[in-house]
Amino acid sequence: MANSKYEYVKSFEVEDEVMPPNLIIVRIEAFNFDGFSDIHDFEKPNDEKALALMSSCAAAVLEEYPDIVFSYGFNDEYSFVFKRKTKFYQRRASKIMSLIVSFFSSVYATKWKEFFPHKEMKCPLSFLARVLCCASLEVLQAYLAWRQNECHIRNLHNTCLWMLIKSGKSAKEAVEVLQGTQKQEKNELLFQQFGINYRMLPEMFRQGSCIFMTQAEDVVKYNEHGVPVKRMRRKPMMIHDEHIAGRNFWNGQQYLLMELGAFENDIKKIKAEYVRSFLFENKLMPSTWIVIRIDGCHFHRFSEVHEFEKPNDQQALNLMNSCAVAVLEEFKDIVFSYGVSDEYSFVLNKDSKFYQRQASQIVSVIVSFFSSAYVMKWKDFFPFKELKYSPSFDGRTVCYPSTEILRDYLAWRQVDCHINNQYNTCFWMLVKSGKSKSEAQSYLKGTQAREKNELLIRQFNINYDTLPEMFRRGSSVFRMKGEDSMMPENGRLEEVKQKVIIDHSNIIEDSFWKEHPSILS
Ligand SMILES: Nc1nc2c(ncn2[C@@H]2O[C@H](COP(=O)(O)OP(=O)(O)OP(=O)(O)O)[C@@H](O)[C@H]2O)c(=O)[nH]1
Ligand SMILES: [Mg+2]
Ligand SMILES: [Mg+2]
Repeated sequence: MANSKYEYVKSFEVEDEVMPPNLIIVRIEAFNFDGFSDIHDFEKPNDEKALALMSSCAAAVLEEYPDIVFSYGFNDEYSFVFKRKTKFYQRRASKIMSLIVSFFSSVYATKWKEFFPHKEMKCPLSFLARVLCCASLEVLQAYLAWRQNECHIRNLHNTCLWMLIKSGKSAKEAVEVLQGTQKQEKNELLFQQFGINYRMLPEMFRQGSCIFMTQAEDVVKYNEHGVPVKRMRRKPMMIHDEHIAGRNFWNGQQYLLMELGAFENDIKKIKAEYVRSFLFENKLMPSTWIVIRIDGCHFHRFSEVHEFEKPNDQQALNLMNSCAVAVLEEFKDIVFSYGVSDEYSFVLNKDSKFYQRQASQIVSVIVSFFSSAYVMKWKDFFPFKELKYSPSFDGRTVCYPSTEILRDYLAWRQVDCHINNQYNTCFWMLVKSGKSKSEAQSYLKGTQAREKNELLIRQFNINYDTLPEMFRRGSSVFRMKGEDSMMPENGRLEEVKQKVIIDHSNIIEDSFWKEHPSILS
């Protein structure tokens, strides 16, 4: 379709391919899980149902993305390891990471009622995610050893902490008791004070869970004689093992040997420089506007399956807008957002210190919050339509060095909205009037905006300019300062009352920005 003069803003997008032979891991970890587990009365220190839900989501990720061959998780985190030769989305880090964290969050919200049928999910759960590159199998081995060690340390600590709290100590007292204690002392405390042999606690708590795909025989149907017809099918399998980074465990799994390779030695000590590399995070350039753009994955199919109205489904767009409102209410650093079709762009202030400007944290927390909200709000917008599968969104960050370029970015998106909507309106009117899709396509080929408008008027008596603003211009979501927001009370500046609103103005022209000078100030 036609280009616009704003399209140059695409050149600010940076490449982030993970070069071979690096192995790719994506680790996700719930954001503010303590708060979430308090709100939902999870059992402490381990809630079996919550853990089972996490594992079930991880298994869904493995089924959805065949390039992931192994995953390991405990508590509120999961790591996903890709096969050595993966070409998944050209190995683009942000794309891969955002899709996985989005899908995981969306599945979490979808499956919630399966695991907690009598408990409502009260708020979206978002996850922080990052991509880790392992230059060799040895580094991957160190990574797994590191995470499993972390699982052990945290679980031992939490088990002690919660036994102390349950026995009457305050949280502060319990922390003091445990301060500086070593593993051995914690084991003894559990045994002597509470009669608990730590080694007898469930493996899932102590060792975490591994999930990987295996070939299993499945009954697909029964033939006319009632004999089962079986097929081999990939199936996720969960196992627990004390040393997932040990040769014994790893080299015993044919599938892992084939896709990743064998571990040569057992690890005695995890190298500090490896751990440092696992913790490293890229930061975005200071004093630049940050845009996080998310886009529905395969929404062409998603909208077909859910029978969205063509070319615009009012409710589907309202749902997107409602999720954007929730995002702005949750993350105060976002000053503006603009959405059209299956995408949304969120703008962070130039001087924002949101997640220390760490790109993957910023993208993941926003895209996963959005995905979770999308699933949770679905029934509010489609009370009579079942959500047939969990949707996912990809996300990326782009930095723009000036307000002018940021505005060109937003203009680019709105011009895109206009061009697509005008084309789609004509296309679907032609199809609805009896033309085949390819006839409609060739009919519109090379036509200019004016010709399309004339076509709509002449053939269908539609004045394009009277179609709903939301379809023609997309939606902006931002905070509107309240009337009395500037009144200092008792000499102190009270928290400014701000309402998040949805608007369908022209954001290309200056007038919108003059009317709302505070947004980009
Ligand atoms: N019927 C209908 N379809 C919509 C609506 N909004 C978005 N879509 C569909 O979603 C697609 C979004 O375009 P893209 O994001 O470029 O395509 P995609 O299928 O999501 O593919 P990727 O983004 O590359 O994964 C459109 O082409 C439509 O098919 C809607 O309101 N109604
Ligand atoms: Mg899309
Ligand atoms: Mg799109």
